[in-house]
Amino acid sequence: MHTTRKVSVERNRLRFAAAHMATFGGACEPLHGHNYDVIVEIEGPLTEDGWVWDFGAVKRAARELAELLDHKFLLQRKSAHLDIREEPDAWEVSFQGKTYRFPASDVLPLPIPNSTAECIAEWFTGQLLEALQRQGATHLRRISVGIEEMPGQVGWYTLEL
Ligand SMILES: Nc1nc2c(c(=O)[nH]1)N=C([C@H](O)[C@H](O)COP(=O)(O)OP(=O)(O)OP(=O)(O)O)CN2
Repeated sequence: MHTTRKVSVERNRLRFAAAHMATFGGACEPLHGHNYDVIVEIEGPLTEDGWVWDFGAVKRAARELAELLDHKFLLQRKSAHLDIREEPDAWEVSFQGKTYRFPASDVLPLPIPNSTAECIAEWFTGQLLEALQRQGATHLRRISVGIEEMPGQVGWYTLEL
């Protein structure tokens, strides 16, 4: 018989407000923002303490990541569609003749191809897993992160470990 143990933490203070413009089907959205909520699920066997991992520890790690994203323009650094120029104190982002110039301090460049909820979730999952493993949670079997752009609209990423 196979059993699964899972804990999840979500929303409440696991949120961030950020701006982005995703590209879809040869077009680029206008610059806009969301109040994103974060949902984390982790699975694995119970530790000697009888938990998959401490809710508080998971929340702290996720909150630290959310704070990195908070009040930033999320730039899809690996975009195949945006023309992105990094300058010493600014990022210049162009798409079909329209150019935005952002102060570097307002930008979080992410190594993702598009700033969709799914791609942000993938980046978040990798960072969160590293943080949990640094805490000693090396027994996890599965980690999923959902990035909710607006209520009921979530992009997920899952890593089977
Ligand atoms: N699978 C995904 N689809 C879409 C994403 C995404 O990240 N993953 N993102 C967007 C846009 O960024 C957008 O901001 C949200 O789009 P949408 O829901 O279409 O926004 P509206 O305000 O127009 O929604 P209404 O409910 O129709 O008012 C798009 N898709």
